Amino acid sequence: MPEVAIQTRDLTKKFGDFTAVNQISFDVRRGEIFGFLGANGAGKTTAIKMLTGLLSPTSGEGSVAGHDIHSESEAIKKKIGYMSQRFSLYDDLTVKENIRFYGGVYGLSRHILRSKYDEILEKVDLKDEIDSRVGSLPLGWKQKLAFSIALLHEPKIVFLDEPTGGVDPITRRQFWEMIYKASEDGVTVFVTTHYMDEAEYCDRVSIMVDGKIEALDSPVELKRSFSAKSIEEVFIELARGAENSDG
Ligand SMILES: Nc1ncnc2c1ncn2[C@@H]1O[C@H](COP(=O)(O)OP(=O)(O)OP(=O)(O)O)[C@@H](O)[C@H]1O
Repeated sequence: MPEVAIQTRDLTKKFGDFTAVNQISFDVRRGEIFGFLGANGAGKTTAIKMLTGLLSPTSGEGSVAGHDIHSESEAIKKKIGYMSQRFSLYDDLTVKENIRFYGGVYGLSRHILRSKYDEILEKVDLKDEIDSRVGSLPLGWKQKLAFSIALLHEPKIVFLDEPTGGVDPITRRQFWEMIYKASEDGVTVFVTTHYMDEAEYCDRVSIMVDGKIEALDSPVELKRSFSAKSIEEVFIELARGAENSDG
C-alpha cells in the first residue's frame, strides 16, 4: 500500500455542458481522516463516484490504493469500503442476515465471518439485537452497523458519504470514535459531512465550491488563514460566492 492512498490530478466530470467536478487535484495520505466538504450540489458525490469506480471521469487522472481509476476500477472496488446515508443496509433483513449477506458479497469464508459477528456486535453494542430486523433499529445504530460492515473485508480505504446525516449528537460522537479507531488501525477515511463540528475532527479538510476545491488544509490552518473562529465560518465565507449549489 503506497503512502499516498488517494491521488487526483485535474479530475473532471462533465454532464453535457455542465461541469460538476472541475479539475480537482489532491493527495490523501495513508491513515488520514480527510474531510470532503461542500454545499449541496458542489460535486462531492460525483467526485466520490469517480474515485470508487462507479463513474468514468471526463478528463484528468486519479489513483486509489495504488490503482488507476480509469483502468483498474475492479481492483479498487476490492480494496475499499463504502457507505452513505442513502445506501446502507437491508431494512427487511436482520442484523445477522445483513452481516452474512455482505460477508458473502465480499467473499469472506464462513470461518472468518463467524469471528467477525462477535467483533461487530461488540463494537456497536448490538448483541441483544442480532435477530432484530435492521429496519426496527434507530438510525444511529443502523449507521454504526453499516460502517462496521463497510469494514468487514478489512479495506485499506473507506469512503463515507454523509454517514451521520440525521443522527443525534451523542451517536454522531460514537460514530466518530469508530472513525478514529479505524484510522488508528491504518485505514484511510474519506468522509463527507454537513456537520461543521465533524469537520473539526478531520486531519485535513477540503472545501468544494461549484465543482472546484477552493481550500484544503488542516482545520487549524484553515481557520488561521481565513481569520475564522470555526470551520463553519470558513465554509460560509467560501460558499457565499457559489453558483451551482442548491443548499
Ligand atoms: N447524472 C447526472 N446528470 C446531470 N447532472 C448531474 C448528474 N449527477 C449530478 N449532477 C449534477 O452535478 C452537480 C453536483 O452533484 P453532486 O451530487 O456531486 O453534489 P454533492 O456535492 O454531492 O451534493 P449533495 O450534498 O446534495 O449530495 C449537481 O448540480 C447535480 O445536479
